[in-house]
Amino acid sequence: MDYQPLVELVGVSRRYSLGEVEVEALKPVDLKIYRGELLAILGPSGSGKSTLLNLIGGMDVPTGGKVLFDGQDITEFDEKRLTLFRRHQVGFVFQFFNLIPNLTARENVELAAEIKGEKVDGLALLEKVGLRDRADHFPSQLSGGEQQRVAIARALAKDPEILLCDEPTGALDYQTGIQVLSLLQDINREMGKTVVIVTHNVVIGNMAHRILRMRDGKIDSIAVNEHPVEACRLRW
Ligand SMILES: Nc1ncnc2c1ncn2[C@@H]1O[C@H](COP(=O)(O)OP(=O)(O)OP(=O)(O)O)[C@@H](O)[C@H]1O
Repeated sequence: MDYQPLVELVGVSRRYSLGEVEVEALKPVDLKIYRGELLAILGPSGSGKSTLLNLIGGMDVPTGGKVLFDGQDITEFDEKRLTLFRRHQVGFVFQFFNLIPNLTARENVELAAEIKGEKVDGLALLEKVGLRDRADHFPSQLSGGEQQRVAIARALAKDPEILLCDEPTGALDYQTGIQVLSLLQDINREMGKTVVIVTHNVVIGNMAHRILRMRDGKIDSIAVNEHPVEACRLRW
């Protein structure tokens, strides 16, 4: 990992208005995410983890502050440019996979690249996640862990600079969760992708280079983990 920031948040905040009520989901935060790092974002429910992740990936727009991605201020982008940014530069992995049910695993992967206007070898990507032999299966014919691996292959199809994962193991059992985390660790190490994992599970922090803890819409602490462990050694 080098210490060049890929993403930099400067005084970023997010407030939601629900009629009369204002919710301060994120109080002003400063954060740098470095190229090639694996960052874990931990914190209790409602502490602002997903809000932070969505702002990093251009899925949401802050009410204050700037988000610099590769030096460009994405908060200045209009809707069209922001869509292109998300399409080209960010890979998302969600808790419930969000695969298209009537497309096969291979089609789900290849569609992601087509939206970007490119062609990819879906089989090669499925091979990378250990699922080449399930390429012609539909999501309903795959286990949760397999669906999540297809979702990760789909995120990689865009060749993004960063992979943003919101509770990627939240819907999986322990063994399957570990497999998915190992895959994310390999992608970080072998492909050099910057990976951010939002989770409730504090144990997952042990595989990260840095551990960020959220509390009440603020960054409570950021700790460097000098000795990230192999995901396959995590126990909970
Ligand atoms: N679209 C929205 N409209 C109104 N309030 C919102 C919205 N999104 C989030 N919030 C509020 O902002 C706060 C932070 O939510 P957020 O989803 O970021 O927390 P979280 O740490 O990811 O929680 P969880 O672990 O339960 O997913 C919560 O109080 C939530 O209710």
